[in-house]
Amino acid sequence: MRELTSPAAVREIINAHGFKVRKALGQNFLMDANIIDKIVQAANLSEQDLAFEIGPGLGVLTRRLARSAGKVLAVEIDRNLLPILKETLADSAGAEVIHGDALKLDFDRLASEKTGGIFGSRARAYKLVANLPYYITTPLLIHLLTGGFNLECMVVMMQKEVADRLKAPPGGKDYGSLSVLVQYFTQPEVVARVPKTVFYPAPEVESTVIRLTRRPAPPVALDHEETFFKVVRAAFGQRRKTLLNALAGSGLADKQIWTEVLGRAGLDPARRGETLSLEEFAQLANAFSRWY
Ligand SMILES: C[S@@+](CC[C@H](N)C(=O)[O-])C[C@H]1O[C@@H](n2cnc3c(N)ncnc32)[C@H](O)[C@@H]1O
Repeated sequence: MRELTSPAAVREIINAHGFKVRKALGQNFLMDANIIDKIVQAANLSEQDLAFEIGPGLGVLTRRLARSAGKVLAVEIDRNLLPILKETLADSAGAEVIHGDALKLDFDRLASEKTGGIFGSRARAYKLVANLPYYITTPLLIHLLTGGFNLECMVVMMQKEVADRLKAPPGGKDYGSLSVLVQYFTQPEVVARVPKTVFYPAPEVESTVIRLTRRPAPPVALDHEETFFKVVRAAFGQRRKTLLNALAGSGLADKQIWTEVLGRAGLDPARRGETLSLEEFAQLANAFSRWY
């Protein structure tokens, strides 16, 4: 099989199958062998690893993953890509395509089913490597992080602006509830910046490859994880307001209660939500769950 790392090879396979690229499914196919190598190297794969891929597309990354991991499970939503993948992955033993929606997938269950229970919940952890469909990046990250899946790391390409939010420190415009969620569960690191020109068709935005390594233990002690995320969302709900007014406007509790809770947490009610560190959000959430 010819590698799919040139515009000519990509066009040839698309035309041979009469395939129509669907923008609405975030279909921008990667053509750069160096970027693909960087993505795969960042995942540090071995024969012992199971790797999930979301959106194999034409199979360019899948083929490379199958050479490094023991098994690759590639989840693709577009039925029209299945005949192409059958052809491009014909010589990639260990790669299996699953037709489905990654947003609805129970990754632990599938990992266990496909490996006879070697991987999955309370078994071995697996990895996820993908050039993501950008239109689902945020809901997908929320699904992957809060789903309790036994994922040890993710190496994912996404829109640059979203990657900037994932690793943003407190205080800036990029810091939001997604930053807190990601930094609570993982340690994010930038692997590569990727220009528009290495995709077919070229997307409208620049991209970043980011590695999210799951933390061995939570970075802050929480009484109740769900309350923490509710409080974080409430604090960022109305960014131009003070912390007190944003919390009071969230519907979780009234202003009097939040005044008391902020006092107990030792936080100035006039601050803005986006200035709070992970530790301060933990203090706030713990004070709230103890008082209310
Ligand atoms: C940015 S392309 C990446 C394709 C390929 N991995 C590459 O790097 O060239 C995103 C892929 O995700 C697929 N996709 C979109 N939504 C999906 C979903 N909800 N679940 C699984 N795959 C999806 C698209 O059909 C497309 O193949």
